[in-house]
Amino acid sequence: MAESEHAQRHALPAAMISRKKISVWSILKNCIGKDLSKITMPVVLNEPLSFLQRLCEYMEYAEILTQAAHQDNPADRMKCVAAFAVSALASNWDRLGKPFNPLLGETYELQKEDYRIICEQVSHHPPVSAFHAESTDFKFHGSINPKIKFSGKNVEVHPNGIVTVEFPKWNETYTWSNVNCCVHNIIVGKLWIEQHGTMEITNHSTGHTAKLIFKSSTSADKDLHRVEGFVKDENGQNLFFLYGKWTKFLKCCPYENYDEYRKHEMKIKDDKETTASPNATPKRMFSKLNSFKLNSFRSLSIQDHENYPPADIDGDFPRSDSSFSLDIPDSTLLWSCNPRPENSSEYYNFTNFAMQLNAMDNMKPPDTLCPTDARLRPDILCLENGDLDGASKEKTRLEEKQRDSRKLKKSEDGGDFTPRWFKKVYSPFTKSEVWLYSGSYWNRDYETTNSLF
Ligand SMILES: CC(C)CCC[C@@H](C)[C@H]1CC[C@H]2[C@@H]3CC=C4C[C@@H](O)CC[C@]4(C)[C@H]3CC[C@]12C
Repeated sequence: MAESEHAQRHALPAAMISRKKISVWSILKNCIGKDLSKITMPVVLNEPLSFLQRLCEYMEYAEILTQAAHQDNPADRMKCVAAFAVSALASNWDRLGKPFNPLLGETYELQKEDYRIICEQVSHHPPVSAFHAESTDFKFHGSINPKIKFSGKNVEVHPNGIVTVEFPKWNETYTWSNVNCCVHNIIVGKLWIEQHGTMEITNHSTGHTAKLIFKSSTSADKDLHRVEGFVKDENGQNLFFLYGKWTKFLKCCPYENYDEYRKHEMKIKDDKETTASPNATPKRMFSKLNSFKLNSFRSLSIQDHENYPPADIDGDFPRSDSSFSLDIPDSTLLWSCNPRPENSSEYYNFTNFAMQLNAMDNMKPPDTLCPTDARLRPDILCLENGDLDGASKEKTRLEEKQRDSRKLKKSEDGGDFTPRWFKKVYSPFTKSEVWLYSGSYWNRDYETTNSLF
């Protein structure tokens, strides 16, 4: 489709403006316990993307879904779906800018060689963004209502909502919810981002599941960014062990290999500790207890030694995440993360994929681009061009315009906003209301769509 005809962007028009002089704490200290979507933050804390564009970043490794659709058995398909679900979060690593809140009715589209996606802001209070991606092999859709709470030291993000993958060829539907995200060190120290919690993917047609745990690293450095879990069949029998880091890779091995490896590792650890036990300190005993929990274990791979000892702790910032790795025999690599562009740190830590999201190529409203598309938001464009004052003026203007037009609509027909491209329906799979694409966006009939900007 469109992408290949256009040159890739290797940089944004202007480098980001340093936040060094700004204390995030001074802005947020009055906001403890509040919903951050209701707080006006200075645009210097933003990144030049709308949250709708940010959602499209779930698609960076869409080829894994195509791969999944081409697997002949449901366990292999589940492995790939799990890898896709983890890969979808990789771009969040080190991304500490706040995306712009989408305006009600704002849209964003993206057409790549092998799929296309359309997003719409379908509700303002609470903020809900719906998306629908499709290709010849899969559909991927859902809606996200991010709840962003500031709890003192951290910002906790709950990306409420369910996402769905469908493979028409297999008549299969998979659903899951994304894990929570935590931004650490709001008061002092270096900001850093963590995804933590449990993700349970269900194949509603066959009963296969994948349960993945995104570990919290606040207690153990070696768990930084680590993800582990199992693919199970319809009877709950473990089939595969999945392991890796959401920032780097996901690997997979048969359950039996994991089990054997685990027993072997346990024995080594045990022997070591028994030798040490005559004068065991309470700390050692604790670690022995811990080793029985087998939450995670170190392997003695080459990389380990190269990167050992790990970098020093920088305030409350966990150590380098390359110092511990897992490498179980006969594992296959399901996904590995693309490297960030070299200049990424000057550009909001964007991935190469994110760098393309504001590109206009030859799109022109209303014939070849919907007038509500986020690429046309002047505040985002100002920020992208390094014009902070312009960005903040435009942002205020747009928010006021949105308030006024909502009031006007209420007084004219008492009505609420109806999304143009999505509708709310009941889902038998999740037994809840979901936003489904109502079609026709790609007909490009935008004559009756007014600009929001
Ligand atoms: C300036 C400061 C401290 C606030 C910055 C908050 C930023 C980092 C927050 C605000 C909104 C958050 C996003 C909200 C929802 C999702 C969807 C989820 O599936 C992946 C994480 C992701 C994409 C979050 C990443 C972190 C995020 C971008």
